[in-house]
Amino acid sequence: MAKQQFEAESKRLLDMMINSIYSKREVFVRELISNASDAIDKMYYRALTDDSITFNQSDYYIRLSVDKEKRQLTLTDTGIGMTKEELESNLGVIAKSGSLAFKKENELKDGHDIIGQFGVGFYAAFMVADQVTVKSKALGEEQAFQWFSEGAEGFTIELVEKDDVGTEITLTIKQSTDEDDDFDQFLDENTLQTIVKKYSDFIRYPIKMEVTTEQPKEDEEDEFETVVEDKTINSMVPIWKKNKAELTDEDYKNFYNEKHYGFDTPLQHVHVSVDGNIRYQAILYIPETAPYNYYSADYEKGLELYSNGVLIKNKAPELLPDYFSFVKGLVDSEDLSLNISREMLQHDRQLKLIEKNLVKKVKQELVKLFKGNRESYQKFFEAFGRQLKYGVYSDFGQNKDTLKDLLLFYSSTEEKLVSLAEYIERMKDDQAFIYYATGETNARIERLPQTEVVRDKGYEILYFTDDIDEFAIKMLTEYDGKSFKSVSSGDLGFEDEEVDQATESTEDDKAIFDKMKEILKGKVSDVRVSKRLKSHPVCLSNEGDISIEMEKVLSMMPDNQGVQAEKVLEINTHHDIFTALKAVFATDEAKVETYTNILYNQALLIEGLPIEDPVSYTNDVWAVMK
Ligand SMILES: Nc1ncnc2c1ncn2[C@@H]1O[C@H](COP(=O)(O)OP(=O)(O)OP(=O)(O)O)[C@@H](O)[C@H]1O
Repeated sequence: MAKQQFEAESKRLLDMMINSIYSKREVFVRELISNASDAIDKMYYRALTDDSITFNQSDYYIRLSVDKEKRQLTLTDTGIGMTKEELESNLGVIAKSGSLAFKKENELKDGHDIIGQFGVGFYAAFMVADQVTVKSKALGEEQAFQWFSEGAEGFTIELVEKDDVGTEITLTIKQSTDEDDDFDQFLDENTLQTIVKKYSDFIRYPIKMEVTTEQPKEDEEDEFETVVEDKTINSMVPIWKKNKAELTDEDYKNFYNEKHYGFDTPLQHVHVSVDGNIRYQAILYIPETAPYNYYSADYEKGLELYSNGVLIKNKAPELLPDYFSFVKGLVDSEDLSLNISREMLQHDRQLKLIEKNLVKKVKQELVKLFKGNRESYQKFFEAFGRQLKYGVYSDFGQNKDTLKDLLLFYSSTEEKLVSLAEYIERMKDDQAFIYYATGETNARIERLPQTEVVRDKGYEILYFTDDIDEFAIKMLTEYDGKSFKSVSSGDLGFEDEEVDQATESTEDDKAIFDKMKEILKGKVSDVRVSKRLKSHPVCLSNEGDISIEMEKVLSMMPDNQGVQAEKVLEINTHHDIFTALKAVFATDEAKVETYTNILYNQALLIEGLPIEDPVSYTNDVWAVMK
């Protein structure tokens, strides 16, 4: 029989599995049971929605059986099965989701990383077995097929006899080499029971196993007999239907991993049980790290949706607004119809109600996390804060009130992320605005000349380093009655007599500014004396609604419409450079143009804006150096 090759990616992963030194090899049981349970879910759903299929609750189960002599562990399920083509494509190709492709070549060396990050499903079997046989008969098919593989060399598929629909996976367990490589444990009933209890207790179908025990003989004291019992080894009650008081953090964490919601440790979970107009239970998780594709169009938000314990949708996006798209988990409602179609789902009033309530719950959890464990909240915010800021900005700001208390920004005085409420609390008595500065990094903002005078007043400045920050704040307009003000805005919003006197322009100064304005026509709307500069000779400020930072962001958009900020070139009249400028203005008017262009270009550079003509700029600099 011809051997078929695995796809290249799959082969590499398989190699890793075979040679795995992953300490938690036992998770292969969880992976196979989870696949079996998914397959039964599909079958169950079909039986409930298709009258031609009769079903019995007792028809659905997963069975583990052990043959110690042959070193075989077999996992049987009564799920929907796989056709020949499905065996070939589902088990011959891995990482359809692209998760593996995402991992760079060099990151693939360590199997632990892959298992830890993505889980590897079916392939985990190769961590403990050197032969894997999958016999399967798909629903509606006459024939059954067998997939067989001894590892990375490839696999074969052939026709076999199998009466019932479903799948049977047989693992020939590796020989134990030493104590550290104890594979025999996976043929031990007690160990298997412990593993199932640990990872798969909440699977809703019975996981059966014949369990051998020594029991006292009836009527005969001190004598024992071997009894083989067919036992269901999981409790079968889905975790969300259990009483919260009975569950530990560990249970919720295991469930998160079992469900593959993520391979991190969730920062927070919430278990909701509502008995109102619409009854439902939900378990929601706030992850610690963003999935690799979170900020891309590939990411699909949504919660699992169950109708009274039956999975009807893997990802129901209508249960989560975009700004909370990082939330993982499930909703189960006995009031939802099983036959709910996609279109209906979108318009379902019941789902809207659930969504509204979940938003409230998630917000409460986040506030609780912020107040109770700032470090964790900060981790959360570093991963998902950008999404919250998008949330403030999008939909014409209609969700800003829900989100404004969840925002954090880096503070110049506290040197850490702070909330807006904290900023307000610290505001000086004479301070009317919430000041912010924009730039690429905190370090660059720190050095911006425009921040000098605000800093000198002792006012705290929030640093905006995300593209979305200023857009979000413009949408928010105010917090607790205080408006936001950029340190680069034309009017800084405070009077300072000393500064005013010191920066009064003389008639001579005005003549220089007029000349400079003429030279920079079309580039700046004004040239004027600066009230904010201390140690720097020049800077740009802006007037109007579009800031310089916003201009930068907008210019990178695909549909860039050339929107420009109204820029003002500010001159520090106490600086030596201005004295030099005055001198050439009096003696060598031609040089004024060179000086002006240099100063303008330097102001652009400080802002992180491109210079229009770098060659003529460098020529200008060389000219004055000569
Ligand atoms: N017992 C089974 N019955 C029916 N189909 C199965 C069974 N086991 C695996 N499959 C099919 O093989 C596919 C691949 O399984 P695998 O465990 O590798 O990945 P997955 O379950 O899709 O992803 P993940 O395990 O990362 O959630 C499954 O999606 C499913 O279609």
